[in-house]
Amino acid sequence: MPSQSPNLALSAHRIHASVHAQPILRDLSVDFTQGRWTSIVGPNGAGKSSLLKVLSGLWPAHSLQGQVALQGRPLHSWPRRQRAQTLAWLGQGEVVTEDLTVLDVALLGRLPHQSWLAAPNSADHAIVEHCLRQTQAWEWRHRPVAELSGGERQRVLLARAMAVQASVLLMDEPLANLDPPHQTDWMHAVRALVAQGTTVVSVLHELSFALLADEMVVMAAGQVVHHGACHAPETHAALEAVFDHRIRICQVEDLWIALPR
Ligand SMILES: Nc1ncnc2c1ncn2[C@@H]1O[C@H](COP(=O)(O)OP(=O)(O)OP(=O)(O)O)[C@@H](O)[C@H]1O
Repeated sequence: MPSQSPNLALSAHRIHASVHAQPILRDLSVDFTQGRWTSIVGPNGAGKSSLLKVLSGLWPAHSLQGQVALQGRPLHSWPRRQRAQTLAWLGQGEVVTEDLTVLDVALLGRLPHQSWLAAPNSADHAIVEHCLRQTQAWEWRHRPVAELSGGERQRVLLARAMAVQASVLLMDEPLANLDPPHQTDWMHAVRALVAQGTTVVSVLHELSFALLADEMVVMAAGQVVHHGACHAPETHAALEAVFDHRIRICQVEDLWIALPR
């Protein structure tokens, strides 16, 4: 692996990932700088979720080539618990044990910080309360997650991911099922985390939210076709091209938004 800049939170180098010998990611390299929010975008099947799985160490090792490094250290060499404290993950359509309450689920985010079989302490409870309040899920803390709507459940899972207080947070379609006010709340929560130095990487289909990030990774056919600043004209051109020019990127006041063409 080439020498790395000290402020790289996460990097993937020459990744080849496959399923049943079918290539999914092809010679892909990408770096994520500490304390930045990067959105990953691209058409359906481009390999965005696969890349996130590779970055989080969830891709099966037998069908993966290349190296992933977390804070400059190979991901596979991290002790499991330390890695779980440093790198948090919110997957797409995560399955939750239905009889757990909202509070139980959010407290799972504190597991990497607890000793074996120890109950959560008052600090764990305070962190979880803060995160559930941030996603406006605290009021339902005693309800079983089975009772919640898709968007409500997503807000609990977001709180769980934030409760890890990891320095790197990977999220796959975190806005799925969220209504516009809660999408906006999510964006403010991400901005607050990034202001504290957290590195956030999110796969997003909501392009106008993706354009609010610091950087954008544009993917197509298992490769990164562009990585640049969200405000850069080159990034907008890459984004329009990858969606066959069926969208256009426009400026409204100081924001960039994607409109259908
Ligand atoms: N377990 C699997 N078995 C077979 N094919 C898979 C598997 N996982 C991913 N793929 C294929 O790999 C490609 C990339 O999938 P991936 O889910 O990473 O894409 P994506 O960019 O996240 O797509 P979407 O926007 O639709 O969520 C797709 O063609 C998909 O069909």
